[in-house]
Amino acid sequence: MRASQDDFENAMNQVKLLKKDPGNEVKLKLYALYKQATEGPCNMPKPGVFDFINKAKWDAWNALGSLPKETARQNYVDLVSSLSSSSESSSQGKPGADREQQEYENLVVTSEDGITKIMFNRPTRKNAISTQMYQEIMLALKAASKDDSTITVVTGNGDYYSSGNDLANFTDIPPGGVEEKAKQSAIMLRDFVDTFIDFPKPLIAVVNGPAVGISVTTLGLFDAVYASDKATFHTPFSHLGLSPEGCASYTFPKIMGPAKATEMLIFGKKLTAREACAQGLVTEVFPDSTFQKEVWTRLKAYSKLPQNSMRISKQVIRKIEKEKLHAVNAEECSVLQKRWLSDECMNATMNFLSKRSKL
Ligand SMILES: CCCCC/C=C/CC(=O)SCCNC(=O)CCNC(=O)[C@H](O)C(C)(C)COP(=O)(O)OP(=O)(O)OC[C@H]1O[C@@H](n2cnc3c(N)ncnc32)[C@H](O)[C@@H]1OP(=O)(O)O
Repeated sequence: MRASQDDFENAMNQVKLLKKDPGNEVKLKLYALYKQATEGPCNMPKPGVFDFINKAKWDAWNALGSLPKETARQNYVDLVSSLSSSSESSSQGKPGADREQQEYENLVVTSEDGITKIMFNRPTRKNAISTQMYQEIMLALKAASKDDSTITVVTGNGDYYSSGNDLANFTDIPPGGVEEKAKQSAIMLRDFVDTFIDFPKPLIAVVNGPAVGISVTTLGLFDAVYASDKATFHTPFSHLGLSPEGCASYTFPKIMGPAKATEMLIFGKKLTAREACAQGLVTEVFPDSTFQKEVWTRLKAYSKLPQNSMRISKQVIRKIEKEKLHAVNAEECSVLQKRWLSDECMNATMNFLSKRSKL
């Protein structure tokens, strides 16, 4: 539902009642959205370089380009509402403690030091991604894209980063039958991958252990990937009667060259962390014993870099690819919709679920 004029005015009043100063970055964002919602695209002459405050305001407003007034109004209302709820929860929480933002069944999401951390939390299932977990990851990423953190990190709880799609997802057949299930799954998968393609701030994967299937393919859509030397990278699509998703049919050949991508995506070769790093899928590998300490020290330093600059740099780096990635995603999902109905895929899934096979 779109925000009404009343919602907008209520939000303006709520800003005055915030218990915690939201900081200059957020204040500038609020200012820009307010101006865009009330006056449209930036119409002020550009202030001189030494007029720091007005220049910062002008930059923030001008960065919104031709964003429609209604969208700016909605974004303003959403931003104020996220600030109001976070200022309430932080005033109740312990100072300095990790602030949990929202209850999820399969994730732990916290924000601290300018970093929102989204942790897969189904360790007894090796963080396999259930249908509900796909939805939760999309919600968490959308919330992180609007919160005041500078970077977003995805990681796993336990020994696995994630064992990929929960193969039991395909056992929950709706009244429309398996064709309907395949159709619904393709729609959900497309939305899921689109959320990664469109994610606006630096998105970092902290790969704490083995990664399988969709948890590997989506890494090609992250901005940096740090891995423990215990991590492995496995896309056994042919073994499962499947085909690539997560835009890997495009990103992997681009990252590692078509010959190496073939070994992973068609022959299901499992890579060690060092091999994945040599092939450009992983940014850097750390010994498992010091992994968490080294990675988080580094991420905390990165999170202090100027927020707008990082966002804009990401936009510049990714802009040219976005349309292509959305098209690749649509094509991969449409191919998979048919693959899920194939004997090859159904047999492989049944073999796993009846405990006759493992990777
Ligand atoms: C729905 C729309 C979107 C679709 C998008 C498509 C994506 C494609 C993919 O992601 S393909 C990859 C799919 N993943 C797999 O094939 C992995 C299957 N799992 C395994 O082979 C093994 O479990 C293992 C190698 C990951 C780990 O083996 P290990 O022996 O160390 O541990 P267990 O097998 O005992 O695992 C503990 C319990 O967790 C269950 N489990 C693990 N992974 C999955 C999974 N992906 N799906 C469902 N269940 C999983 C496992 O069965 C154990 O359960 P149990 O304790 O009840 O036996």
